[in-house]
Amino acid sequence: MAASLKVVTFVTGNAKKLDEVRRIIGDTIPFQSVKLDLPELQGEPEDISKEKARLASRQINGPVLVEDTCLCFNALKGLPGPYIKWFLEKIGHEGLNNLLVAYEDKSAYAQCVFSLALGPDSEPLTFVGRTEGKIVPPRGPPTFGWDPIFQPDGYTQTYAEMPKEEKNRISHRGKALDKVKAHFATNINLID
Ligand SMILES: O=P(O)(O)OP(=O)(O)OP(=O)(O)OC[C@H]1O[C@@H](n2cnc3c(O)ncnc32)[C@H](O)[C@@H]1O
Ligand SMILES: [Mg+2]
Repeated sequence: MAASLKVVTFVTGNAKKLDEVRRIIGDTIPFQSVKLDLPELQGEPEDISKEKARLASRQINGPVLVEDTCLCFNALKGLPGPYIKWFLEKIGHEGLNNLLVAYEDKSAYAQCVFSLALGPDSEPLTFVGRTEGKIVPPRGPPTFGWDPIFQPDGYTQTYAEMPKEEKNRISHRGKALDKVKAHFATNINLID
């Protein structure tokens, strides 16, 4: 049975994320945002994202969308993964490159897991988007997280060097949101 909702609240403490989500969603989903600092949880990416949605939905007391982002180095078996925020804060772009000096394999993937919780008591649904690439010395404006050190496969530019529209078209976030949009188009009744 299709669920009905008026508006979904995207909950994040990260203004850059919000900006990308807003641009990618456009007017396809009735959307508002709330800035909340949700806890940094541990575990598997999908479980972290679902738990974030449960916590956010309890606070908002309504339908929420959240996402958790990972940057996974293949040589390090997927680490830093969901812990990238702390790694980035503590050791920066150079330190992240240095983690891979002992390895020939610089490949990595960026992953976003969105979770949609229709209410505090409903089981969140997840939508995963992944973009493969490699870790490189920083290039481009350091405006958003690890964008300067991630070069997607098939491109000579890092995420930071690309026009925003191009990043959003091929990014982990763009791919996950394509799935969210498809879910809304087929499973959600929008009410006024
Ligand atoms: O409130 P939330 O939504 O959790 O926002 P956050 O900033 O804490 O975000 P995460 O927990 O998902 O941690 C992901 C880290 O990766 C960074 N990040 C997320 N998406 C990114 C992207 O597309 N490009 C570069 N850095 C990104 C972000 O700034 C964080 O440092
Ligand atoms: Mg976070």
